[in-house]
Amino acid sequence: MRIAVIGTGYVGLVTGVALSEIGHHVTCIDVDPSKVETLSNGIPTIYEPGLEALMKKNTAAGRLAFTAVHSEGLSEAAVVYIAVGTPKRADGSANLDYVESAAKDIARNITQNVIVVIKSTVPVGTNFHILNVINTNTKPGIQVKIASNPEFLREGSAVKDTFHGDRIVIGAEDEATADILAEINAPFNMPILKTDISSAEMIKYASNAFLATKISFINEIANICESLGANVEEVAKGMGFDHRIGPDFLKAGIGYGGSCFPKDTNALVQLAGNNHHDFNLLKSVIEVNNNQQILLIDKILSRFGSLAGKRVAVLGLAFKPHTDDLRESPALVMIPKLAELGADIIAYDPIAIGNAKKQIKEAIAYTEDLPSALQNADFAVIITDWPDVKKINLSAYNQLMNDPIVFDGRNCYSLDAVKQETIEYYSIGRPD
Ligand SMILES: NC(=O)C1=CN([C@@H]2O[C@H](COP(=O)(O)OP(=O)(O)OC[C@H]3O[C@@H](n4cnc5c(N)ncnc54)[C@H](O)[C@@H]3O)[C@@H](O)[C@H]2O)C=CC1
Ligand SMILES: O=C(O)[C@H]1O[C@H](OP(=O)(O)OP(=O)(O)OC[C@H]2O[C@@H](n3ccc(=O)[nH]c3=O)[C@H](O)[C@@H]2O)[C@H](O)[C@@H](O)[C@@H]1O
Repeated sequence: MRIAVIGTGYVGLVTGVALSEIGHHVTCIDVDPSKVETLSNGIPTIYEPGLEALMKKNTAAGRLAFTAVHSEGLSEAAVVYIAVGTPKRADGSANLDYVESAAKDIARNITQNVIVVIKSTVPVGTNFHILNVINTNTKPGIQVKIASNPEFLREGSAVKDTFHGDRIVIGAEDEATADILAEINAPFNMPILKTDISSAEMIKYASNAFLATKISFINEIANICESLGANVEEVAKGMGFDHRIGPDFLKAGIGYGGSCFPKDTNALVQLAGNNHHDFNLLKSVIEVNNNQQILLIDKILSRFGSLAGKRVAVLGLAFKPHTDDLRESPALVMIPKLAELGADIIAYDPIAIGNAKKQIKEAIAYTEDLPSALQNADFAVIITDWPDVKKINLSAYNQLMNDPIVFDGRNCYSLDAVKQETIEYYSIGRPD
């Protein structure tokens, strides 16, 4: 099948590469010519384990190409995926400007019948709206079908998730369209759920909202555990044995970040509100998360009183390990607060520093070397559970820092391991 993918971000690029790997001929289109040039040279514009090798392999095999010219990328496509961003507007709702502009790009440039597949996360009703945008802007006689195919990959394991996900959801208006999409996706060998378009759109928001709820729930339990002297990890383990609850997404910490949970929970609250439903449960999930992201500041302040002149090692900037993405990372909340309180900050991250420098306004120092970050620090704050932070020999805190005081926002170490060292250690939902 000849496929075009509009947008080469985390979702579009991984989708394009994966579709080419299972044998389709894919052209990825992006409005950013510099991205297209980098991709055409075989260099991924995002960090995702396993992506570069697949990109190179399929480009060399002639199944994968990149262009900034919509007419070129769309010229022979039977199916066009839209995978552009749907960021949060000031009122919390999803900004559909990019999706609409991609729809107009399709409408103006196609000369053949196509199926347009919306992979971007969009509110219920958007697929029909976008079909209307395309139909009103395209040439007469061209038949366009629309389908919703929400994406469930996680950053940092996007390639693995695409080939080994739990399900593929296809929302279509007619069986023929659903069948074509099922056939395209058949080599992924995953359960395929065919449904109506509105339900497919809602499955995406409901899934992200539910996962965010699990995280805020366990974070609330963690905070109660702290007051009562219980250990949230033991509690989560005990809960997870119950298969109705399951062990996943019960890791307490500094709160969820990323480009999707914060934006999609807000968009669902907004969508519900627009339809006269006050989604109180989800509003609380968001509030718990906002508080959780700054929880460590209270702990730090009650330990030190003042941070003026204190040197702090911030360990991790990305919103989770194995990604260079800082969108809604707790680091973006913590660093301005620490700076405002007068701390002298050195931040460590193995791959996200390039993106961090674009988003962090405060004058702080950066390093990709973990020991250099710890050198002469008065305290350390763990924001991202990078493998090298988790695997560090705990004696390094003692050897390198002025004072081995660690505020761990990701519960990286077992309390038994910490007890073997002379470290002052504060974590989330566990006895200090
Ligand atoms: N990032 C993630 O892990 C996941 C994201 N999603 C959803 O997928 C969508 C895309 O997210 P990301 O890939 O993170 O976005 P992104 O912001 O990383 O990438 C979007 C890309 O689209 C390009 N673009 C915008 N308008 C265009 C147009 N008219 N023509 C061609 N290119 C255009 C931009 O230049 C950019 O490269 C969002 O709706 C998001 O909620 C869903 C699941 C996972
Ligand atoms: O729609 C999306 O964009 C994606 O959002 C999440 O994926 P992602 O944000 O990449 O990463 P997750 O692994 O879900 O982590 C999100 C945040 O939750 C935090 N988290 C996760 C799990 C947990 O138990 N505790 C916890 O605090 C992580 O540290 C991270 O900050 C979902 O897991 C994907 O299924 C979805 O496709």
